[in-house]
Amino acid sequence: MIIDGKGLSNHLDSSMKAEVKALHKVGIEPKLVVIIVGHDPASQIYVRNKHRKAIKLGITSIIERRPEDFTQDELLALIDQYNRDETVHGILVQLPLPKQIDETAIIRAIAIEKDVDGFRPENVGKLFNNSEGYYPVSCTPKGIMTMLAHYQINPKSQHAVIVGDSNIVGRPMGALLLNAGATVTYTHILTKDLPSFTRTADILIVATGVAHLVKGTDIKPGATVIDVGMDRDANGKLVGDVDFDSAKNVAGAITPVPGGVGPMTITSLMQQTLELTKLATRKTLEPVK
Ligand SMILES: NC(=O)C1=CN([C@@H]2O[C@H](COP(=O)(O)OP(=O)(O)OC[C@H]3O[C@@H](n4cnc5c(N)ncnc54)[C@H](OP(=O)(O)O)[C@@H]3O)[C@@H](O)[C@H]2O)C=CC1
Ligand SMILES: Nc1nc(=O)c2c([nH]1)NC[C@@H]1CN(c3ccc(C(=O)N[C@@H](CCC(=O)O)C(=O)O)cc3)C=[N+]21
Ligand SMILES: [Mg+2]
Repeated sequence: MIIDGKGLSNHLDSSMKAEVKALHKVGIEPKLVVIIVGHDPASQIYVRNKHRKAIKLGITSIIERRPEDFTQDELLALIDQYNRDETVHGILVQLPLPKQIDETAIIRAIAIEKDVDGFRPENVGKLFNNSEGYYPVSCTPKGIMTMLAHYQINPKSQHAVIVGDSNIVGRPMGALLLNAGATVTYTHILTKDLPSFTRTADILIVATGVAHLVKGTDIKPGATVIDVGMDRDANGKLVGDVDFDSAKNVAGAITPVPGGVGPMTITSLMQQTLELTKLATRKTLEPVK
């Protein structure tokens, strides 16, 4: 089975559209600001596609593009401007950032109520504590959970193996799966004999940025394979971290690239923009007594 992330993402648009419409009716305009410094290729795809989706849903999206040599102080000033802007509900700074900028300092500069990526340590901490209540969570892992739920792939008591340990994908993905009752194995660059781990996965998540790292022979027959990678092959074609052609015959369910995880990341971003908008405007939304 091919998991159709793009189709699911489009399917989820109608309820979000209705929600945006209802907010507009009471004078609330959900607004997201995306800041992109430099020219990371995966970020370029993301910025283009999420702007399109925002327009489709009626969410106001502002894109701030800055050159590769933009300084940390300039970026902090730009974030501060939007932290103070009450018409803005979400701020997303594209990662990775150029080397002169300290990512940790930038993430911490985003106002907590506008942390639409869920990257601030307070939100990451809540995720790892499996805290109750609403808090934003990294969009890619969140979108993957939505996709698994929709396809009735329940992680409970399953062995989930995560390949890649980034703060954006691998680590929060493991936490979400653990919170959902999976047995989670994290693997990373220092892991010895990676295939010996991937072959034991009921649910395999691959997020490394290494084109075609995982082949069909590295997968347990029937497993669910989630490919996060946005890589280029030798011909410049967009491919994933999984060799789709050999993997699709072994996996029980698999996400394609493109058309799998990417669109669901964008859906999560739009959902979280709406959640943060509602939290920020709660008083306006309460019925007058
Ligand atoms: N579709 C989507 O929505 C999204 C796609 N992406 C794409 O997913 C990929 C991963 O992104 P991201 O997690 O942000 O990337 P990062 O580069 O931040 O993290 C990748 C991680 O994988 C590790 N790694 C690299 N090679 C191996 C290996 N051979 N075995 C095990 N671990 C390895 C890296 O280790 P080390 O740090 O030592 O290099 C690193 O920790 C990229 O292609 C990116 O473009 C990312 C986010 C969203
Ligand atoms: N702060 C931050 N948060 C992120 O979540 C983040 C980031 N920085 N930096 C870059 C990565 C990458 N990323 C993608 C999301 C969607 C697609 C996407 O739309 N993919 C389509 C591509 C289709 C096409 O080719 O247009 C698909 O897979 O079908 C791609 C990449 C989010 N990331
Ligand atoms: Mg790294």
